[in-house]
Amino acid sequence: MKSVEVNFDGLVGPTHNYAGLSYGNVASLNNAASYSNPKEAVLQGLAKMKAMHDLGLTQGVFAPHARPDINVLRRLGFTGTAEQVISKAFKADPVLVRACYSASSMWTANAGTVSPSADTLDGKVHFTAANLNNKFHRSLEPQTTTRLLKAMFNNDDYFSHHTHLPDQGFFGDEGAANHTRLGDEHGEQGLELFVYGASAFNSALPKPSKFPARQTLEASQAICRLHQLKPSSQLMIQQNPDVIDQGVFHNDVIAVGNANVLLCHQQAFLNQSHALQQIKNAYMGNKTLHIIEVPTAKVSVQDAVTSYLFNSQLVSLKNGKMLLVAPHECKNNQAVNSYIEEMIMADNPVDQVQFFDLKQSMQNGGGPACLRLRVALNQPELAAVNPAVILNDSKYQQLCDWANKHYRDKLSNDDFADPNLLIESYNALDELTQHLELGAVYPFQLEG
Ligand SMILES: N=C(N)NCCC[C@H](NC(=O)CCC(=O)O)C(=O)O
Repeated sequence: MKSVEVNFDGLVGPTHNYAGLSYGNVASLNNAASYSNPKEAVLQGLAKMKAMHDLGLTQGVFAPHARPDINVLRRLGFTGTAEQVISKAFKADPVLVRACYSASSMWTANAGTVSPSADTLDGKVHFTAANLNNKFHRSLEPQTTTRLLKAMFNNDDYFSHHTHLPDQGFFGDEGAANHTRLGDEHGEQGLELFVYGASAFNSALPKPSKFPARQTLEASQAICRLHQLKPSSQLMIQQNPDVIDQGVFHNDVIAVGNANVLLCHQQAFLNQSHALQQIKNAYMGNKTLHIIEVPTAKVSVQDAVTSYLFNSQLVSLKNGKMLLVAPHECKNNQAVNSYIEEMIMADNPVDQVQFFDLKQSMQNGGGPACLRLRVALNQPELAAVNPAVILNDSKYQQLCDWANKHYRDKLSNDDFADPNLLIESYNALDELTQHLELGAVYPFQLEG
């Protein structure tokens, strides 16, 4: 049966800002003092979505979360009306307020893990929202993510939704950023590669010493159980702890897979040659598996982290070719740009590159692949997806108009004390749920 991979890109929310919240994510820390441009950010993301649609790919839209999260501020002891809560909290702790305003749900590679029906024993597509418990601002995401996923994939015959894993570091789960799938075709049974940063229970396994490992082995194992993954469809690989300490906070900052291609840095995995052999042995396709291992001598780990080469998307085009969807930063880095040119000429399926300006997201450590959640679907499953979240030319125009109407083009620290920002943000999102036909998904809609 013909299957497609749909990329559901996170629409950047109206309160996108740089608050320096993600210890271990170099860009987030480096840009903490910068002001942001939410309008530019959302339009940059939409331009990438439109380009994918224009290439003939099926492109989805994943709505942002309601920010600020007033409920968590109340839970932390701030009282009164929403305006009073913001005002008191801002006086007490501006960084806390900015965390509650974070638009981090834009990085939908962290929204959850998805297992296509070809890999699961019950033949359903399984979804588990990531608990993202390693960072406070991201730990606010899983409930709304689950509601959004249910509003997008609302059919029990095809889709199975699970509660996020326990909110605790032992089960730290960052979703598809540490998960990739290899196979000849999207519709055939594939090999799901789970890349964990550390084990919570097995102290014999190495850990990074400086920055946190956000994904645990135990979390990935739990996802396999929940998703009823066929044993031959699952493989656990440990990320190289040394590169986590150099700013590779998710595996998708050092490796990306698509169909029969795995593009990874030479230092991506622990005991790399053994890890790659395990992958080759477990690969179940008939085509040749191309492992493109980028040597440190050509692209250093630092270049990988600053350019986000491995956070490019690899997409299979209708004409059978494979495209690298890379951020502009790759073009501007001489070593990386030369490597891309060499890779495209070499004997492997990747034969094109397109660069995108995603600077607003990149400055928080989010490249092209961070912005999308991949869902492989067969035709009946695709037909069961909420059609209002699939991009077409008029939806693109509608969303650009919506963003131009509601978004500010500059946010700096003091703006977060302004109660109008809350009102503007909620109004924009309320309208968006109508454009995307999501029903009531946000706490401010559910609580009245
Ligand atoms: N690699 C993937 N898949 N996703 C990138 C996520 C970036 C995000 N940045 C932030 O949350 C920064 C927010 C701030 O500092 O304001 C994070 O660290 O979780």
